[in-house]
Amino acid sequence: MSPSILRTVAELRERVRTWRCAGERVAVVPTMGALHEGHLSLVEAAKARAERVIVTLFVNPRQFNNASDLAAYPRTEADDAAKLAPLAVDVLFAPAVEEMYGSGFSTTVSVTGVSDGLCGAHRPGHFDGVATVVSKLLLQSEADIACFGEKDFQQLLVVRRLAADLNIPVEIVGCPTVREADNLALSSRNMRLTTAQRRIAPAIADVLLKSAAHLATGGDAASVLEAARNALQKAGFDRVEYFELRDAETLEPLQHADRPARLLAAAWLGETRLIDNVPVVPPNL
Ligand SMILES: Nc1ncnc2c1ncn2[C@@H]1O[C@H](COP(=O)(O)OP(=O)(O)OP(=O)(O)O)[C@@H](O)[C@H]1O
Ligand SMILES: CC(C)(CO)[C@@H](O)C(=O)[O-]
Ligand code: BAL
Repeated sequence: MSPSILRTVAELRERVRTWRCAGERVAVVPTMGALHEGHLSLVEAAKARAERVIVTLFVNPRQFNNASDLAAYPRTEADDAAKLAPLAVDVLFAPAVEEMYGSGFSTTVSVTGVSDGLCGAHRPGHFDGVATVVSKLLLQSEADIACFGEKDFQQLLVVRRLAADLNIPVEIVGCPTVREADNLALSSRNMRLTTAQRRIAPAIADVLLKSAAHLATGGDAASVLEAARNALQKAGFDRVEYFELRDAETLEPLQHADRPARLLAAAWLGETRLIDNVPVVPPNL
C-alpha cells in the first residue's frame, strides 16, 4: 500500500499521536529522496525495530553549500512513493521549504568536534544545515528510532552527537553501506556520472579497501594515504578532496590504526563529488 503523504508538522504529529496511544513504536528514516536500495535498506532496518515507519523527503536547502548542486538535485516524489509502497511504509513526510523554515526562522544547531575536517572542511555550513534539519525532523516525528547510513559516516556521528547533547529521546541506528556489484556505494549523485566516469567510480571503494588492509596490518598512515591519493588520480579521478584515517568514534586524525578507525575519502569526477568510507580494524582488537 502506498504511504500517506503528509505535508505539515501538525498532520504528522496527529498521526504519530494515534500510534503512540496504541502503544506502537515509531521509526523515522530521513532522506532527500531519489530513493535507491541504500535508502530501502534503512527502511528495512526501521521496520525491524518499530511497528510504524515514517520516511521523510526534504531536499534541505540549508545543507547545500553550492547552488548548482541544489538546483541539480533530483526530485522524484511520485517514484519515491511507489518504491516505498511494497515496503508498507506508513507515512512519507514531504514538507515544503516554507513549512520547515517559516518566516523569521532564526535557529541553527551547530555540532563542533566531529563536524570539523573531512566534509565539514570542504562544504562550509553543510553540517549546520544537516544538524538543524535533523534536529527538527527528530522533534517533529517524536520517533523512538532513527536510521542513517554509514555511507555518510561523518553525518552519522554528527547526528549521534546532537541527539545525545540535546537529550532527544531517540535511538540512532547506523546502517551498513549498500554497494553496486562493482563496489560503488549507491548514491543519488551517481546518476550524474557519464558512462566513462561510471567506469572509474568504483576505484574509490577499491582503493579504500586496499588501503584499509595495509593500515590494519601496521602500515604507516602517511605513506598509505599518499599512495591512495595517487592511485585515485591514476584511476581517472579529477581531484581527490580528502583521503584520511580517523578514529572511528571521535573522528580525530590518526597516524596509525592502533584502535578502531575509519578511512574516509571524497573525490571528484568532473562536476560530481563522490564520498565513501570503510572500517579499519587492527587484527589485535
Ligand atoms: N549506499 C547507501 N547505503 C546505505 N545508506 C545510504 C546509502 N546512500 C545513502 N544512504 C543513506 O540514506 C540517507 C539519506 O541519504 P540521501 O538522501 O542524501 O541519499 P544519497 O544517495 O546519499 O544522496 P547524495 O547524493 O545526497 O549523497 C542517509 O542516512 C544516507 O547515509
Ligand atoms: C540526513 C538528511 C536527510 C538531512 O537532510 C541528509 O543529509 C541525507 O539525505 O543524508
Ligand atoms: N547524503 C548527504 C546529504 C548531502 O550530500 O547533502
